[in-house]
Parts: sequence; C-alpha cells; structure tokens
Amino acid sequence: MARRERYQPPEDLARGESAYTRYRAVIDDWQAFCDALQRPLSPCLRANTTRLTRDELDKLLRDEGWDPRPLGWQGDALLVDGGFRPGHHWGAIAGLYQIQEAASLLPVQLLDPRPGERVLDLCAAPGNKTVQVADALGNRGTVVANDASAGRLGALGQAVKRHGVVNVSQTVRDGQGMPWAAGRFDKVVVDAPCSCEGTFRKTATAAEPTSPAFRQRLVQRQQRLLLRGMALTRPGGTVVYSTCTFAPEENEAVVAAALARCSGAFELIPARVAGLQLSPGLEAWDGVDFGADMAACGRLWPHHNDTGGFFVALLRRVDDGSSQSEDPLPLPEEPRARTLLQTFEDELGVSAEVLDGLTAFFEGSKYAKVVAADHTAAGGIPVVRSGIPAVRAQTRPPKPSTAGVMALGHHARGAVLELERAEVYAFFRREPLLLGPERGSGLREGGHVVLRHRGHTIGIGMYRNGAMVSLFPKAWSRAAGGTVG
Ligand SMILES: C[S@@+](CC[C@H](N)C(=O)[O-])C[C@H]1O[C@@H](n2cnc3c(N)ncnc32)[C@H](O)[C@@H]1O
Repeated sequence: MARRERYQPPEDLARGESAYTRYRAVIDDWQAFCDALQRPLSPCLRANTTRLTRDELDKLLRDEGWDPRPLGWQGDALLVDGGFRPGHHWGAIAGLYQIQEAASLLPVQLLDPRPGERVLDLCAAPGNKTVQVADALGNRGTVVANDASAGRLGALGQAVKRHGVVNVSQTVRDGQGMPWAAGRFDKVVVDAPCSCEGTFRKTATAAEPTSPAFRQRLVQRQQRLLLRGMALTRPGGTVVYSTCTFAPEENEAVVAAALARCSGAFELIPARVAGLQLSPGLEAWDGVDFGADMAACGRLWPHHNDTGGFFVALLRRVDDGSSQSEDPLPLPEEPRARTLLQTFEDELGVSAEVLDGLTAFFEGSKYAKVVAADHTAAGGIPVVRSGIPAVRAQTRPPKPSTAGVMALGHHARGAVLELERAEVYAFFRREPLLLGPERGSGLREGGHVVLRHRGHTIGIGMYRNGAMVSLFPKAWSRAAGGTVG
C-alpha cells in the first residue's frame, strides 16, 4: 500500500491561491479555516466494540502512560495526542481498535445502523465504514461491502479479519449498476469517490485545484452511485451520501439532482449529531439554486470541530417502493465445516452456544469459514468473500486461524496464556517464546493456545517442547514490519 505522506504545514494557506479560495464566501471565518488546516489532526481510534468498550480502551492506554480523551460526539472514539503512533501499538495489530479520522466517523454515526438491519456499503474500500457498521450491528446480520476496485477490497478484507467481524460479504461491482439481485437494504452508505479537498490535514496535495473536466466525471459517477443506492433501499429505509470534499457540485448539487429524479420517493432528514457543530448545506452556489431543503444536509468545516472536512446528506425512502429486488436467503451450513469449527470448542473451550450463532461453510477448500447465522450475503450476485476464515482445513490437527481467533478468542475458556508486553511483540515477529515449567503446566503438548495481553486476545500459538510457537500470520507480521518491539 502507498505510504501516506507525512503532514507538512503549508507556508501560508490564507494568503496563497489554493483549491479552497473559491469557498471563501461561504466560510464564516476564513482565517480560522486556514489556521485549522495548518494544524495536524490528533490520531483518532474507534474501539472495536465486539472486543472491548471505549472505556476499557481508554484505561488500557492510560495505564501505558497515554492521555486519551473522548471524541464526544461519537461514543466509541478516542483522540490520543502526545506522540502516540496508533498503527504501531499492539492494540492496532491485534485489532482492538480502528484508526479512523474523526470526520470520517460521521456518515455511519448519522445513519445509525441497528442490530437486525441489512446494510449496503456501496463504495466500501478500504473498509473503515464497513467495520464501523459491522460493529454497530453487533457483529450479526448483514453488511454487503462493495467496491469497484478488487485491489482496494484487499485492504477491506484485512480490516475485517483483524477486527474479527463475521457479518460482512464483499462484492466487486461498479456500484452504478449494483444488481437488484443484491437484495433490498434497510440502510445504505454511499461514501462516494470525490476530489478529497477535506483531507488536507492528512494529505497536503488536497489543496491542489481540481480540474473542471475531472470534477464533471466525478459528479456523473456520484449521481449514478447515489441513485443506485437509493433504488436498493427498502421503503422506510435510509441512505447516507457522503464525501470528504467541500465542492458543492459534488455535494448539494448531487443530492438535489437525485431527489429531483426520484420525484417524492425520498425526503431529506436533517443531518444533526449531538455535540457536533454541523453547518447547513448550501441552498445555492455559483448562480445555481439547489432549493431551501438542502439546508438539511450537513457540512463539517475543519475549524468548527478541529476535524477534516466532510459533507453528509441523510435521505429516507417515503414511497411504498415497488422494488425489483428480492430478499436473499441465509447461507447454507456445511456439515464438514461445522466439524472443523468444533476445534474451537474442543481445544479452546469456546461454548457451543457461541458457535451456534455462526454458519460454517466453505469458499474453496483451504478454510472452514464462518459468518453470522442470520447473514444473507448478496443474493444472486457473485460474492468475493463472505465472513472470515476460521479453521485451516488441510493441516493435522486443524488449525484455528488468526481471524477466527480474533472473532472468537475472547470466548475461549480452555487453553489460554497471558503474555508480557515484550513477549507480545516477539510473538508478532513470529519468534518462539520459552515458557518456564510453571507457565507451561496445564498446556497440552502440540495443542493450540489463545494468547492474550492484559486480557485481550492477540492471536494463536502452539505449545511444543516447553515453548510457545507463534502462529501469527506471516503477512500480518510483515505488515507490522519494523514497527513492533
Ligand atoms: C471515499 S472512498 C471510500 C472509503 C470507504 N468508504 C472507507 O470508509 O474506508 C471511495 C471508494 O469508491 C470506490 N469507487 C470508485 N468508483 C466506484 C464505483 N463506480 N462503484 C463502486 N465503488 C467505486 C473507490 O475504489 C474507493 O474505494
């Protein structure tokens, strides 16, 4: 993956010509806006609520000498200053939190997905909003995560596995023509590709002006994506449209055009979030009138809440919605996959009740996979992946996968070992850990062991000849690279 540019404060944004000069008339305090863009963002972490609460994450960081503070308007998120490097911490490698810019938490916060709902994330990669939705659904039910780019979905797959979420199916389609066979959705996220002007505090190139021709191509795509997302929403359901740009052409104009095309089938719901200063959407721009109802959209200006820039619109389907979509069926269980999943009960002491909440199946022959029992995938369209790999099928004995352990390890009541901080990083580097006779007592020779640090699952090992062999995946270890230790 391309290395993200390090934040470089610009020389003097307020005086220079930049992509933002055209918005000067609609920004309430131009100097404060420019000043905000010149400050780096505080790292923002969202607790993986399938594994720990925000308060538990707060305590864990505080005990290590950091000073996190709640984001406030998003209940699971913390900001951590003081030089904290969120991607290098053992908690990130073990999937205890998602590193996500605060502004980008807004669309899902507004959409408010609830357990039992079926959710489509139409432009999903690299998956930040997908896992946010997956958590909000309580790691049950269905998230269909689609992206036009198979390559970018690779990063989403990694996030899903590290996070241990079992309610996501991934599809690679042009979202503009997402097939009706994907089924109908209670909630839809259209986090559209855009000119990214609001990401300046992460990537200084965001201040370079967007060419009109490029913008025009983006706008056409954004309109078609939003319209398709709306068409796949069931009556009473909601769609959130979002971009990380300031351009009204990509924001209010897209929403106004989509509403006009749907003639009364959708209405805007005011985009308001307690504790967050959101400015109303623009009613007109550059001589084009979008209509007074566009004030219900939300604009997040960087200087109001010390964030990046974002735009959101929340639309509810109010017609009776004769739909071309069918409701898909749950995935069928496969008995051989269920037998392999039994490893989690037999070796690691995960209760039958927990395992009964999952469907076990195969996608290829390498792994028995699991998905939430009430998951309904994407009906009649090819799915790249559903759920996560849980047990490696072709090894003797079958090996619980790291993704499976991320999803189920906190339920283990059997072979479990607590590691010291230095041992955690050695484990990530795939080094064997010598255990004294006391720590090894009770562990079965050749048996799998859930490894934890401060009570939180970090992976799986095998006890052999008095040592813990690290089964941390090579690819994950490489990704952690020189950052650990
Ligand atoms: C703003 S990013 C999405 C970020 C993502 N929602 C997250 O929170 O991690 C926009 C995404 O749209 C995808 N995209 C672009 N054109 C698309 C299309 N026609 N259909 C579906 N996805 C598309 C891009 O590959 C990109 O991953």
